[in-house]
This record gives sequence, C-alpha cells and structure tokens, in this order.
Amino acid sequence: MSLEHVCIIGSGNWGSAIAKIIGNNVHKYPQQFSPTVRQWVFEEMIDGKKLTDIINNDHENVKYLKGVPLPVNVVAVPDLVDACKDATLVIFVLPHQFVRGICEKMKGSLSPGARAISLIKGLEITPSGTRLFSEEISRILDIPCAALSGANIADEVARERFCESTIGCESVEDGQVWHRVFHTDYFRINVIKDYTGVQLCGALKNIVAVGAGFSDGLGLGSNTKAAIIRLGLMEMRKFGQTFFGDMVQNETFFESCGTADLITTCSGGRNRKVAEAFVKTGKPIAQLETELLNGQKLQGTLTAQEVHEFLTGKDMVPEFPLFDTVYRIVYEGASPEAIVRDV
Ligand SMILES: NC(=O)c1ccc[n+]([C@@H]2O[C@H](COP(=O)([O-])OP(=O)(O)OC[C@H]3O[C@@H](n4cnc5c(N)ncnc54)[C@H](O)[C@@H]3O)[C@@H](O)[C@H]2O)c1
Ligand SMILES: O=P(O)(O)OC[C@H](O)CO
Repeated sequence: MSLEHVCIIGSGNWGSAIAKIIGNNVHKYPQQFSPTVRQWVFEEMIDGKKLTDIINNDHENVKYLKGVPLPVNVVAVPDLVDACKDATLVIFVLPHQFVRGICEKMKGSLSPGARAISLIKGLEITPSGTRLFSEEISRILDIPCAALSGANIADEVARERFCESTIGCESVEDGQVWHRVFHTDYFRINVIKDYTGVQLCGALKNIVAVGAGFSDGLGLGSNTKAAIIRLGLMEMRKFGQTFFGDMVQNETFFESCGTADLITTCSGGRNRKVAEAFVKTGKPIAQLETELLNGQKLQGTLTAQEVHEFLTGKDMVPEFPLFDTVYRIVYEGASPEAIVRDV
C-alpha cells in the first residue's frame, strides 16, 4: 500500500491545534501515513522573522497558538503549490472568506485519488443558492470532500482537554481514514454520513454565538442565553430542512457538531466575546476583531450577512427572526435589546 501524504491548508488558531493532533497521529500508523505533514502557512513577519521559519525552528505558532509545542514532523511551507504538491489527504482549515481563492490556486497540484476534508465553519453563498464548503472544494478540485465540526474551541483542544467532534463522510472507507487522522483519547471522533448537517451546524451556530454575545453584553444572564441557544437551534434546523431537505438528519443536531457546539461557542467562543464587547463599548465589529483577536478572524457576523442576503433573495427573512435580528444589530444599527424583543 502506498503511503498517504497529509497536507494541512491553513495555520490559524484551529489549524495549529489540529496540526498538533495530526502530526502525532501519523506516527501511530507508519504503514499508512508518510511521517511528514506539510502545512501551508499564510506568511507573515513576527518581530522581524518569518512565521514559517519560527514554526520550523521553534515548533510553535507564536501568533495563533502561543505556548503549545507543535510536533517536529509538521513542516510549515509558505508556498501553497509546494505545500500541497502530491498530497493525497488535504485538510482545509481556513477562515471561510479565503477558501475559494485558495482552492483555485491549488488546481492541478494534488495527487490523483486525493481526498479532502473541510474543517471550515461557514457557508458559500452564491446568487443561485448556498453551497457547503465540502461541495465547493469538490467542485473546484474535483476530489471527494468530507467535513469535520464539533464543540472544539482550539485552545482547549490544543491543551488536550477532553472533547468530541463529528466527521461527516459519505464513504465508509474514507471515514475510517479520517478517523485515524484525527481521533485521539482526548479528541473523540464520531463518523456519520450526514456531511451536510455537520457543516450547516458549524456555520449557522456562529450567528447564534453573536446573539449570545449580545445577551452577555446586556448582562441578561443564563436563562436568556439558554433561550437564544434554543431559538437558534430551531432556526438552524429549519434552515436545513427548508433548503437541504432530507440531506440533513435530525440526529445530527445531537452530535458534537450540533447542540454541543452551540453550547461551547455561546460560552467560550470568539464570536460571543466580540459581540459582548460590541454592546459594552459601542465600537465597530471590525475594530474589535483587530483589537481582541490578534489576527484571528470572526466568522459569525460575516455569515449573518451572507445568510441574510440569501434569505432576502428567497423572500424568507421574517421566518428566521434570530438570524435577522443579529444581522440588523450588526449591520443596520438596531438596538442590542432587539435580541430579546424581536426574536
Ligand atoms: N479557532 C477555533 O477555536 C475554531 C474551532 C473550530 C473550527 N474553527 C473554524 O476553523 C476555520 C479556521 O479558523 P482558525 O481559527 O484556524 O483561523 P483564525 O481565525 O485563527 O484565522 C487566521 C488565519 O487566517 C490566515 N489569513 C489571514 N489573511 C489571509 C488571507 N488573505 N488568505 C489566506 N489566509 C489568511 C492567517 O494567516 C491565519 O492563519 C474557521 O472556519 C473557524 O470557524 C475554528
Ligand atoms: O471562537 P468561535 O466563536 O469561532 O468558535 C470556535 C469553535 O467553532 C467552537 O467549536
């Protein structure tokens, strides 16, 4: 059997945490995986040094995952084509706004028979509809693509605190390969077929997290936040049923990618944190993203805008009052109190 060559596309907070897991896991199956894991890193200078040099020399991503040693077999590569050349297993872990451009540049570089998995939490909204990132990656690169999503705040995973995650994969064989790539004692993977539900949950929960942050900013307490989580879950499910029909399974909402991720993201996530600060300081979201996240990217506000655009096109905005209210607070100057008044 020829060895699988693993490549990670992305090196932010989650990309770095997952690189630690993958770098260690490939050693567990030396007959299946090549020992070197290449990671494409969006190059930037940190105190006069290239981030890729820092990762390769010091084995730490000092900007996006400070204080966590990375396995020495994870090799940072600044050139995208060099990074993915001849890869057979490609892991996409990027903020969703960058995915399409990156995929276009990767065309023709992968090994025949390559497979991908998307760890991206977001949706591609086009004039003709919504597309999952697994579908977008498959379409551009002409390879199958699974999805991984769960209640997984990167810093906690990187510090090996126990959690679960869900892989959605149609092929049983590929599902087993991905399980080997990601599963550890502290990062417990369940593989299901419903890759659509896995990705919808991961994308839409970010809008709900922004709503939860508004509630925290107003100091409304636990009961209100629980109500926002419940209302958000109902809208997530309705969005899936309305636009993806039978492709989304009800049971998926009970996997780590569903309710569990909603709970964690509404408690400890970045979307929640920035939304809380938005209410407390009145500063624009973009400014808070810069001030609070040190280069990490918010996904929830952008997704709220994209989903709003899509629902407007379908004339269905009022049917998703929580999504709509989050959008109006961020983009139309509605009062944060609308998060309990209008949902
Ligand atoms: N951080 C988490 O806790 C977490 C957990 C689970 C899933 N996710 C999801 O994983 C995905 C990636 O998130 P992350 O936390 O790794 O990233 P991040 O928020 O840390 O984003 C920063 C990354 O974007 C890169 N970047 C900046 N400008 C770029 C450009 N023009 N082109 C390409 N890349 C550029 C940066 O170099 C950096 O690697 C997101 O969809 C996120 O929702 C994140
Ligand atoms: O920090 P957030 O809000 O992007 O959420 C991080 C993860 O998605 C939680 O599972």
